[in-house]
Amino acid sequence: MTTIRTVAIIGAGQMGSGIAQVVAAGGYEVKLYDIASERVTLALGEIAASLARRAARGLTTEAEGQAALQRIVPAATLAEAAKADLVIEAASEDEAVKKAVFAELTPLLGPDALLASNTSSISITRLASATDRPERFIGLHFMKPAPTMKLVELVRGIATSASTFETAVAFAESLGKTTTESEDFPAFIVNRILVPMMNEAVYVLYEGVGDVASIDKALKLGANHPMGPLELADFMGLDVALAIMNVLYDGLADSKYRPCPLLVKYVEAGWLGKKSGRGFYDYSGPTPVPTR
Ligand SMILES: CC(=O)CC(=O)SCCNC(=O)CCNC(=O)[C@H](O)C(C)(C)COP(=O)(O)OP(=O)(O)OC[C@H]1O[C@@H](n2cnc3c(N)ncnc32)[C@H](O)[C@@H]1OP(=O)(O)O
Ligand SMILES: NC(=O)C1=CN([C@@H]2O[C@H](COP(=O)(O)OP(=O)(O)OC[C@H]3O[C@@H](n4cnc5c(N)ncnc54)[C@H](OP(=O)(O)O)[C@@H]3O)[C@@H](O)[C@H]2O)C=CC1
Repeated sequence: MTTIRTVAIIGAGQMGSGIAQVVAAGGYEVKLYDIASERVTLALGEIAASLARRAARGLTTEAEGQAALQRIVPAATLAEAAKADLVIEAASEDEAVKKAVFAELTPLLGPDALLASNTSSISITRLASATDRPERFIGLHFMKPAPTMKLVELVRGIATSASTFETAVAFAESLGKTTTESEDFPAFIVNRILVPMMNEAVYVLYEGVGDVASIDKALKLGANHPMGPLELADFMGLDVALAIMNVLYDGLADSKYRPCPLLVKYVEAGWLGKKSGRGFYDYSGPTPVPTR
């Protein structure tokens, strides 16, 4: 087992910022890096606001929140971020982007550093092959919102060592999370099941079976889902949902994973969901308004 004290997070988007928050709250020193440095500044603001809300809800104290925030340091370069015991990659869901990050990062790492990817769907074995340490590489898949969701899905690549896996389990548990293990197949367990369900909801909309409000109400009240599938797709990011469908479609070569053309069109329009202000809902006002 490797002793972890300092954790670097690469990518300060929706997931990178949430993971940085959870890891800092778990008592680790955190370095946060993004290709766009202003994303790190925004993330620190979001983390501070989230920690304050959690203190107000009695989930933590203000002092604990402040201490967690102090433990997160922006990294200006990848070389700065690389000085860590564990590096968690949470950059965009694009295999070429992730492999380029790992290729640049690998020569900068200490010999014992562990690497993890928060990928939603991409082969851990293939990502590990872009590094010099496939035995010290693992899928560490947090769910959104990372501070709230209980699960971390662990994915071993073909070369991941038992020691790396044990370290990852202990690390996730030290953050108060529960782990589950998935074999390295497209989209693993959670997204293999969840994202095709969301894609089907987009087909139901596309075919005119129901409108946005009816579809979400149906699943919220009819199946006790906390969010309707279209609300959840907006929350996840429609670009992320489409990327996962494409990994399933390409990786499993089965037409049942065909991304709905309406989902493709929304992403092409830049309607990426909550993060871009418009998806299946319009977020420009105080309450989200269905768009169809
Ligand atoms: C894509 C992948 O690779 C894997 C994935 O992550 S798949 C997605 C997995 N996630 C889900 O399925 C989430 C489904 N939704 C839920 O479970 C719940 O609606 C929820 C946990 C998000 C919120 O439940 P809630 O009862 O409102 O919890 P609450 O304690 O009030 O809020 C928890 C956090 O969620 C945030 N939140 C709640 N609803 C939100 C929304 N519609 N949009 C954005 N944030 C929201 C809250 O602001 C809060 O964050 P802070 O701690 O920073 O304040
Ligand atoms: N959204 C979700 O519900 C979940 C997503 N995930 C996974 O987490 C990862 C991140 O997703 P998410 O946070 O939603 O995506 P976001 O688009 O919110 O964040 C990705 C961030 O990575 C940055 N980035 C892109 N290229 C690089 C690079 N070369 N080096 C450093 N940073 C880079 C992006 O910058 P820029 O915008 O400038 O390109 C952006 O700030 C993906 O693998 C996704 O599949 C996992 C669980 C849930």
